[in-house]
Amino acid sequence: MFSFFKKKPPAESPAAPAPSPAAEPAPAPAPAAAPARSVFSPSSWFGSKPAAEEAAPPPAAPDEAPSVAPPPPPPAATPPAAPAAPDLAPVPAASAPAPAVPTVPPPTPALVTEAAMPAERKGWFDKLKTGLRKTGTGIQAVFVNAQIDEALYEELESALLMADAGVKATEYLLDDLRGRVKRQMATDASQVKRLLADAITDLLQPLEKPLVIGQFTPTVIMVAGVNGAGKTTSIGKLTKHLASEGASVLLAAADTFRAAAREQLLVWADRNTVEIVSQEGGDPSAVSFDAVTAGKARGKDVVLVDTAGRLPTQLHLMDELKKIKRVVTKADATAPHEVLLVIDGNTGQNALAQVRAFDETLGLTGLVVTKLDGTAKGGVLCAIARERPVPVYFIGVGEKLEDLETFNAREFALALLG
Ligand SMILES: Nc1nc2c(ncn2[C@@H]2O[C@H](COP(=O)(O)OP(=O)(O)OP(=O)(O)O)[C@@H](O)[C@H]2O)c(=O)[nH]1
Repeated sequence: MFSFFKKKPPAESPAAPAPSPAAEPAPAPAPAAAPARSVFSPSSWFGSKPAAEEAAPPPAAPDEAPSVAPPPPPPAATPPAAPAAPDLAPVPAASAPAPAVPTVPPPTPALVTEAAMPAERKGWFDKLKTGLRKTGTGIQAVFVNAQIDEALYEELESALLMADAGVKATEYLLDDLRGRVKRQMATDASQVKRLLADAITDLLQPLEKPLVIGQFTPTVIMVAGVNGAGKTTSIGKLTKHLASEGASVLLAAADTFRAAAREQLLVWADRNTVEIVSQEGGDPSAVSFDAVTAGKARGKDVVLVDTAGRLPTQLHLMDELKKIKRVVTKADATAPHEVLLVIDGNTGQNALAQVRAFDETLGLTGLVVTKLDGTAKGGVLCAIARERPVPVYFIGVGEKLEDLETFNAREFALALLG
């Protein structure tokens, strides 16, 4: 099993849960400098967490009694056996810029083929290929029994537009492809198809970024999106992965409008025996504040804040999101550390509009793209890469737990082209 997250140890490893904010100079969320480490690292990001920290009893929690019993004693504190994976080398205590934790290079861009893919990604890759079939079919068809001529480029243009890659990304990809075909002196369509996979890989590469956990205690992750995009489900899946890797998670049910959303989150909390702060009909900002305060007091690794679905055109609700973010910062001056937007891949170009709008309102640090299964519009990732390149942390191709995975540009391009 490979790791879902990247663990970056805090500069100091306090024995008791201590709020690190003051010591951390990093002012804004999304430290762009976060070392991008390969998603292929098989080590558990939680492997190097000091056991003492886990043992500390949760101090008196502020007001909001969690609706779920506190988690059982953590599973025999971190198998120390996992010899602190090389990419988890402790960051020097000083605030000097982390001397690039040796980054495991991403799977050598452009040249990794399906055959050379790491074994632990194979299962996921097959699922991704199936999920992207509808998006990819039209593009793949262009290369069947084709000559390399103007007609091929025209058909490819239509196919990319149909896949919702958008005009800008489509033009960019076609130009790039023409150049590659010329340079490589490609003579048959299958070669051109491979070159297109390379072009798409390069276009999507900047979106690849691992979610880093452990730099702050807790890492506060705020999750937003339109109604039904898959926020609560994705939070549930992330919670499960985090909890199974030994991280302590606290959920904040800041969707106080929809009782069903709160209940859904309660189920996820219950299943994973993590704590949750929720309040029926309460103020979402207050719930978020309480959750972050409790997360700090109890030394949680992660606080995940689920917010109510809203359209970017509902300005008062967008203002409410801004308020939640402000109030979270009051509870922890360094938070939120991540502001994620969950978008439904089915919505194609509309998803791009959502990225723009939410980014302007909140300053996004990452995306989760759900429902890429069964959609013909998965090309929207190309549009995002070209027009609003917010990193894509995870993509989803189904409702099951294992249907959400880290995003990898090369995998995506290869899966798209079959
Ligand atoms: N096919 C498919 N369905 C998904 C995926 N992710 C989520 N869903 C489904 O999408 C539906 C909506 O998911 P929710 O998590 O409730 O969405 P939400 O954004 O929290 O919804 P609101 O709280 O109403 O804003 C559920 O039926 C999920 O099972 C995915 O990757 N693929």
